[in-house]
Amino acid sequence: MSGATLEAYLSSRTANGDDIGQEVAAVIQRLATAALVVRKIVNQGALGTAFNGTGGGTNADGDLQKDLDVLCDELFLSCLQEAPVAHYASEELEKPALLDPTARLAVAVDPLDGSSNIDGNISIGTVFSVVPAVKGPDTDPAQSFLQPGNRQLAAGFFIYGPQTTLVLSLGKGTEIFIFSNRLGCFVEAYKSVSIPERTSEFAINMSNYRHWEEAVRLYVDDCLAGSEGPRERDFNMRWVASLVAETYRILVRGGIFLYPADGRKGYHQGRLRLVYEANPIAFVIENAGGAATNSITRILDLVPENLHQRVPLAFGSQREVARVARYHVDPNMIGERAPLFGKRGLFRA
Ligand SMILES: O=P(O)(O)OC[C@H]1O[C@](O)(COP(=O)(O)O)[C@@H](O)[C@@H]1O
Ligand SMILES: [Mg+2]
Ligand SMILES: [Mg+2]
Repeated sequence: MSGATLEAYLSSRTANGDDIGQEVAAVIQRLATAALVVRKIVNQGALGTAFNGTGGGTNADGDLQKDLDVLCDELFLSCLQEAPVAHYASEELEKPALLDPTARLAVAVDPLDGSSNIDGNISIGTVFSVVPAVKGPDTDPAQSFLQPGNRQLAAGFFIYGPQTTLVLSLGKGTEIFIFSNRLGCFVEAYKSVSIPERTSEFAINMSNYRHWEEAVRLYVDDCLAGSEGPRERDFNMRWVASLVAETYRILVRGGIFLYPADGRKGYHQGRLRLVYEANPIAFVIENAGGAATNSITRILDLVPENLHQRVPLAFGSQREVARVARYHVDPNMIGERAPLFGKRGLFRA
């Protein structure tokens, strides 16, 4: 690896003396410090036995927490206590924590993403979103996190996988840093990642097929029909069940990810959280030339109604995300599916 270190990259991006930029840079450095502690824990082994015991409780969403989730939450919170952060919100906390009341930033974190993969030795990660803190004498810290995602100043995620990786966007472009054992720090590996506009790879949990609405089923049916169907080309499928790993793959080789709403109890707005997952992922994806929607509307324009709100999520290569929206809004995509669809230009991407 020969790219800039994370530190050098951050100082080059704040070289114009932009104060808030320097504060954001300080936050990213603290997040990186916490991530390296998580990396150590993850690398020490036997996570299933050590962290998957009976100590886990239930988080604000009612998910069963594993101990590593809670430990990561505590770690990120304590690292951010030494950063210019006023409010800290976490998937694992019911309410945001108040840190430095004089600071201008707020940070939302999914401390451990992909937690069902912990004991499977499959990539897991931490997702983060940095926003301007909303403050006032009687303002609830939660207000900081109820801003639309288009107000994010920075967002990204760490992956604890074969490589420890940081994917980061400060707004213009998305960069990928990999932890270098030799240098003992994150080093830039991919500059300004660009997601291919067109793709033939989709990611969705197919076991939920019967619970999806028709638009999603038809979209997937058409991918599965491959070269004999309306898409006239074969598609490949991936499902890691780890949002961070899935996003990374899409950043480096394109694709589309879907976690739609479905008919199961608790899944009527999908599974993923707007504040902790969809917003930061959408920020990173858009800044790499991709798109992210709730199937129809741009994620970054949604105004969160509550901290732990879930949202259907579709993101990745632009043309494919736009196509998913057409299945939801254009009756031609659903109503006029003739047996000869393969001959019709209408359905071609
Ligand atoms: O097990 P499912 O329903 O396929 O869901 C997998 C999805 O859930 C998540 O694990 C949710 O995140 P958490 O692990 O932070 O709860 C995503 O990483 C992943 O995309
Ligand atoms: Mg998650
Ligand atoms: Mg989580």
